Amino acid sequence: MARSLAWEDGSVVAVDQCALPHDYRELRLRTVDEVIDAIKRLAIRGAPAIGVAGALAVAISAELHTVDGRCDLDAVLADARRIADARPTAVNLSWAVDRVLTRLDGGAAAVLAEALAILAEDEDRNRAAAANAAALVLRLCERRPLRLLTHCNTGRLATVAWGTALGTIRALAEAGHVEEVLFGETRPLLQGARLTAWELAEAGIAHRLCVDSAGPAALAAGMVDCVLVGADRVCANGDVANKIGTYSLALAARRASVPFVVVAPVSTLDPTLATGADIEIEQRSADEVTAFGGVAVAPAGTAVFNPAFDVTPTDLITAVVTEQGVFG
Ligand SMILES: CSC[C@@H](O)[C@@H](O)C(=O)COP(=O)(O)O
Repeated sequence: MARSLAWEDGSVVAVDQCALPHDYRELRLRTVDEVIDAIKRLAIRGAPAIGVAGALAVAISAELHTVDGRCDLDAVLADARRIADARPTAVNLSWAVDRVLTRLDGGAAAVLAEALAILAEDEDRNRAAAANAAALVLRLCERRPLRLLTHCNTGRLATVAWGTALGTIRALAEAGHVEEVLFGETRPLLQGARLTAWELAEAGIAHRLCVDSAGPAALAAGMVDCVLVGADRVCANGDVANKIGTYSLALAARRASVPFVVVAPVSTLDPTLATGADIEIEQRSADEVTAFGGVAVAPAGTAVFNPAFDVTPTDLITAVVTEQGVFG
């Protein structure tokens, strides 16, 4: 299927997620700073996608800092730190950077080979996780066809191809099991309205957009058979960081006795953090909330709380599903 990220002629080629849904265009990023900028402004976003882009950026750095066959390791390590820090919550970014750094002794070519391996693995891992999750959903839910609720964008745009939670929805839809997908707009940056709506239309899957606060209401009204979301980090105890708004859906799903399933590749698991309390939650700028499409929607100077993610405690999660199986 179409790929959202690629490596061509020494450049990271990525679908520009800031331009959708109005414009489908690709970015060509040739420098470390261009990749960092694309990750920070969410032109490349979604945990697996920023991991792949970060790994390729380290390869760009290793090539740049190699002169007469000798690689300046300190310079590459400094770039790698800046890349890993571009967004702190999704562990896939630091995981991918650390993975390619293990090949630094082999020189720039070895670093690039490792980054390309991460790129190449992504679709198969997503498809395997999605197949595991789809089988679980069919076991958990009796009603056919299914009415599914998702949040943010976890599809091909958030990965290299296929997607995680949205990949599960693709798998279920291909098998003829999906009646409708409901999804929240995902304020403030509208990954649901802009990206998930675009992907579901592209895939020909029936869908309806709602404001974020309508998701819990839909669950309470019996409109949803299963909630499927992705993850940015899964802690050792099973707590999950994901896009802000995930926690309220999990609470509402529990109240309505609806399964709440998290789908993510193994690279999203972080056994080094005991619980969600240890996760660094990215705080983003106030103007994402005080303005909408460049038009102010709050009085100038209004103080803002704008966390990009929240933490859903493990006891609200029916299962975390990866390419290696079902946990929970
Ligand atoms: C397969 S993507 C999983 C998560 O990264 C996704 O649910 C999410 O929270 C994305 O947040 P974003 O801030 O858009 O990068």
